[in-house]
Amino acid sequence: MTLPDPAAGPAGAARTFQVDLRGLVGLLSHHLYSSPRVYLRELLQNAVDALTARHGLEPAAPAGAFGIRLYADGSVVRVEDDGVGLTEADVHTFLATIGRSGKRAAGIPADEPVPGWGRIAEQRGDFIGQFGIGLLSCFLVADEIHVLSRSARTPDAPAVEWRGRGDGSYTVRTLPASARPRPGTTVTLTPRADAGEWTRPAQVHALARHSGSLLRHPVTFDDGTGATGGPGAAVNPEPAPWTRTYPTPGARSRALAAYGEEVFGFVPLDTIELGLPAVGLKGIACVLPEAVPAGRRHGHRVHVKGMLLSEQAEEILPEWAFFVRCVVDAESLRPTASRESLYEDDALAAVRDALAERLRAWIARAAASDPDLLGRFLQVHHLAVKSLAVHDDEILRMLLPWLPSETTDGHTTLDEFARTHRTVLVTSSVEEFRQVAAIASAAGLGVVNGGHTYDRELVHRLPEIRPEATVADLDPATLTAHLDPVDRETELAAAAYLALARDALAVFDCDVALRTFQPASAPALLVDSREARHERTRSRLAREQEGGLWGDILGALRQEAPRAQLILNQLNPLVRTAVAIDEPELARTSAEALYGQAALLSRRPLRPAESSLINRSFPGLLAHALRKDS
Ligand SMILES: Nc1ncnc2c1ncn2[C@@H]1O[C@H](COP(=O)(O)OP(=O)(O)OP(=O)(O)O)[C@@H](O)[C@H]1O
Repeated sequence: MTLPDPAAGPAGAARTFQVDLRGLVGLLSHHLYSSPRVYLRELLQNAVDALTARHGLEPAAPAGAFGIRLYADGSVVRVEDDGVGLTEADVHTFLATIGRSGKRAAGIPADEPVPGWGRIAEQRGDFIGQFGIGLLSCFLVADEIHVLSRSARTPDAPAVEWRGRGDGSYTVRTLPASARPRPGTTVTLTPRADAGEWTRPAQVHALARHSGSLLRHPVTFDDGTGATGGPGAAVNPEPAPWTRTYPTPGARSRALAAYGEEVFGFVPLDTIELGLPAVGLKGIACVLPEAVPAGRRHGHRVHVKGMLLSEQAEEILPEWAFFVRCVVDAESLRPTASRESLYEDDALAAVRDALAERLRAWIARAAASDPDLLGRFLQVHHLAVKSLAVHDDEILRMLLPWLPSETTDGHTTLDEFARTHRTVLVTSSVEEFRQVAAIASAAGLGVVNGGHTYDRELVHRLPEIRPEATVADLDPATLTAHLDPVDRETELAAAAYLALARDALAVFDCDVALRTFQPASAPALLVDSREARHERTRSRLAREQEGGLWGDILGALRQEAPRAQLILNQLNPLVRTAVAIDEPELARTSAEALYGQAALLSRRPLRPAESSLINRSFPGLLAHALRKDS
């Protein structure tokens, strides 16, 4: 933390920026880090990097030879490592210069050795830190950072003590080697009173477990009383579950599922093992046991070199993978400065693609050899899978035989449906499907309800997979155009009734026609669409507001609104009786009741005028029937 000398130089001379360290720490705490708790993660991460560098220096040292020891007794927090350590020169260069990192030293060419940290070109990918600001996070909980270090690179160098303060001042002094007999670094914080929440022993232990449970170096915690398992209790007693060996594949998958449950709090529907040797990534994807809204992205847990980097990393999987949550540990993914998400670069894009590939392979394997698992999966996640299949040929090809849809043959798979219906018709809304389903199926036509999310798009992709299938959109107007007209005589006989009915239904902009169609049990079909209804409402408002501002605007928007159509079925006995009624009032009421029933059948929300029509017409018919009987 070098504070430049503010002494005035000669006029026009170049000066150096001054840094207000308090302002900088405030900036970090409010805008970079999500909470003061990150200080422990930063200290742990520095210790991990120092151990990595030490192993680089002494490659023959056994894996667990160097470790990290945490101590917190309520009055101090200490993090001690057997890492590469620092010389006095390192302290000035790296500890005391904000933005300077021993792992990415400014001004040092990439292939030059950085003191104590090896050749950057060879090792940069080995370290988690790179920005040279992480240590500042300690000022979120303490006013002073005390560092005692001894370099492993220069064993005969003295121990060095550095004290950095939040006001930007620091001191450095060398101490005899006996002050720190072994190489490594000890960072000690004396927490401020207002930081007790983050520095009490139980919290330090919990924070260390949270971010360090998968670290590959031995990490211990001591609270000075033995309450947390005595001095030297391991923070990471078990290696990551995917690195362990198990007696049987069953035992392995049970252990992975148990870990998934421990981490995410749900029993996974299945656990998918992930492994990408190119970036040293291993982990699991847990399939959610319950459906989630399409498009909702989940945070995944990403560790880098064992260190928990983020619990909310969305970027690691593509958007369509919202049916899983992952926990992975990678060697060389780059964290952002806040350390809470991943740096979006080519490597991350490649990881995302490769992980997506693993998920696809899992689906393919389930489709090929575990129909029971696939059935359970689709029952919960068919929507997610459909969203995936719309853009992904391979998934579409693989899962087409399994994807359920609502059709005129009931709930069936598209594949099955395409086998029985050479031409597959699809509606664009649920409402339209309800209007046409009965008539279309009575006429032997196969219709898929395309109103559910993704279904219409999927049906249209069907011929790519089943070239023998043809797909066409079906709207009610097309269907009614193909209904059989009645003969002239019948039409004439019904003319008076139809005129009355048109008059009664004029308020709904509804025309009335007589046709013959199957099933004979259906008295009437109400052909209408939401767009047409909106258009009619707009026209009506424009008429009402004529001359005013809104009237002009609505008038300008006006289009030719298709009218609704009530098509009465001449084959239906009730309709046959109705058209012969010679009592005008009763004929009117019967037409209203037929309209009301057809509107109810379409299951769309009724407009207030329609509800009052139903409330009027049905009791009217009832009263008439009772009068007749008495
Ligand atoms: N425990 C440690 N052992 C050895 N050197 C350390 C240790 N802690 C910090 N340093 C040195 O101090 C430098 C600054 O540390 P700091 O945590 O501020 O940044 P960084 O880890 O380099 O990058 P980042 O901001 O991404 O964390 C490090 O690059 C390293 O050279």
